[in-house]
Amino acid sequence: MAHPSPAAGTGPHRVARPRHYLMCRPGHFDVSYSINPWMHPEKPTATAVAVAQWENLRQIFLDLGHRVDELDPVPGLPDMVYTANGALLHDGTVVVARFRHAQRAAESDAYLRWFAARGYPVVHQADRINEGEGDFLLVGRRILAGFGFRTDPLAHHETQEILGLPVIGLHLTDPRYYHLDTALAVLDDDEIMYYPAAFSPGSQAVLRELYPDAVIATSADAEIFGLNAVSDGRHVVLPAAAVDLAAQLRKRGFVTIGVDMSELLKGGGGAKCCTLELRYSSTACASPPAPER
Ligand SMILES: NC(=[NH2+])NCCC[C@H](N)C(=O)O
Repeated sequence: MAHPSPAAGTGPHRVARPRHYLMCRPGHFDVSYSINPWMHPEKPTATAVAVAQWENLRQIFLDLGHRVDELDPVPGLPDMVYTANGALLHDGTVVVARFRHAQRAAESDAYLRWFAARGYPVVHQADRINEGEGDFLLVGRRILAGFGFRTDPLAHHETQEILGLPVIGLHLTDPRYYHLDTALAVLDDDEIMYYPAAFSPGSQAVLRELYPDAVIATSADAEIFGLNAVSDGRHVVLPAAAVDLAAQLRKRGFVTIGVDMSELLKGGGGAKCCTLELRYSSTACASPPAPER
């Protein structure tokens, strides 16, 4: 599938940092149960379309010079494509998710095995319900953490203890935005974009306090998962239809790359949900994780 050419903006020059992502081909993609308001098992899904959209996303990351490793899909675990939910990493320390719903519970061990087999030095399996980068987003040296639908607020404390970074809890209140990464995206080490109405009044005030210059999404862009975006510090991959967000980003110097993730949206996920960032430093990992192929 062809992907649209990147659209550059005006604004300051942004610098990309090479990234390393973990993705899982949606070879067994289906919507056979419903655990979020986007999932309608009675509606048809097309696995081949999901695979084509996913391959386009993967190719964009490769063309940008990023590394993509793959986790093998497991039959019977159709939500495995959403690798963002599998873990949270910082400096090579891995906190493997513990899923809220029984339908996804078995994914946790698949992630645990993947990380253990590749020599990541410290791998924890969370005690509390913790849906990885679905609800934990690293912004510079601070972690923003969602709660209200999936991740247990006690997992915020657990993660703070393990990673030694401050965790800021944010209360999600609209069931359509059940994971933090559906309502907020990290653009750079100190910049975010988000949809205020997805958060409680207190959490909205916290976000205004911490990020007074954040990009604010319209409800129209939020509803098409415009905030489920992946930034490398310069390029922002987001739904092609999120035109207002893209225009705001270009004004700030970002290069926007529009994608169609409509088939994967039937499971309640977009580009960011399909992308887990593997963060390690040369000092923390004696030998960097072995390349896949
Ligand atoms: N990072 C994300 N928001 N992932 C989307 C997960 C979608 C999946 N069907 C679930 O409800 O768990």
